[in-house]
Amino acid sequence: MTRKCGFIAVVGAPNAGKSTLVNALVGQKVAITSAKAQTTRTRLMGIAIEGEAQIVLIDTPGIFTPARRLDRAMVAAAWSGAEDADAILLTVDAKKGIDAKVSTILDALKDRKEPLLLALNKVDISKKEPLLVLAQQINERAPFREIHFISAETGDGVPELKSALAAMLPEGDWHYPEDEVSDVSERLLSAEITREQIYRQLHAELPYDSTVETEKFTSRRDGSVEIHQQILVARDTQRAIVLGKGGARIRAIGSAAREEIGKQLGRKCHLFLHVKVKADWDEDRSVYRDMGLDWVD
Ligand SMILES: Nc1nc2c(ncn2[C@@H]2O[C@H](COP(=O)(O)OP(=O)(O)OP(=O)(O)O)[C@@H](O)[C@H]2O)c(=O)[nH]1
Repeated sequence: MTRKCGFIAVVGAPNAGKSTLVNALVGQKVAITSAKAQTTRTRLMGIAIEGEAQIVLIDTPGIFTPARRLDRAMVAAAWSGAEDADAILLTVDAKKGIDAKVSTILDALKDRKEPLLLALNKVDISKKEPLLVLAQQINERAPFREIHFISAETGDGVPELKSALAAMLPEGDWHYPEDEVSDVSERLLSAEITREQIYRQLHAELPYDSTVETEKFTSRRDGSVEIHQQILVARDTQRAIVLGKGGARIRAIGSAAREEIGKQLGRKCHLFLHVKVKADWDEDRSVYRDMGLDWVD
């Protein structure tokens, strides 16, 4: 059988259940469900396999209700994350229906060229009849190719959605080797967790000017994992901020990230962090690969 591979951009209002759905599609916990910094970077959420198809699920962050012109421009920039996607999957909390946030997203979706899929989520806590009305109302706002009624929490409707996503992908080689799928996810997830800690602990001082690169990711015989990550910053002053007084900040970042990575991977984690100044890190191909991004010439 011919192999297929492609990208699905997962969009939706906060709390719609995007991360829960990605975890259900992938079949393991890969997406970070906690609050995340608003950044226009495309983020790999997870890789799902359906028969011969490899479904790469990507996050399209930065979708919020834009009031000012500047905010609207930011939202437009965030949408560029979906530019290379083979399809866009909108997740809507069926219990909430079309609120202001969903309405904004629908306006942004209606003229897009990619095929649209709708997942009406949380059917386990929604009444049946209003669901059909809601599906119809949403479809009047943007042309959805398919509508799926699902519960990301119970798994209801998820297998059907998964095969619908697979059917939309183009033929082609897999982007990630089969046996490395979970490793790739774990590598990326671990780097994301550290990046999240950097944002969380240094938010005001280090806005989006850093990235985390994985240098080494190996399993030890005792089942634990050893991870070496490099935090790349653009300037010396930023390096000093990440390190903190006497290295206090980097230790705090490391210990919080280590705990979270251990919890997410379900095994003990040995985490080693290095901070490196690299003025042009955003021009480096390997950094992009490490963030799960495609290099764009
Ligand atoms: N009852 C029910 N709850 C769900 C379902 N899917 C997600 N939830 C809950 O809804 C909440 C939000 O889910 P998330 O997956 O974190 O939502 P998200 O869209 O990724 O949220 P952000 O990260 O804020 O964008 C969590 O408390 C989930 O447990 C579902 O199908 N049924």
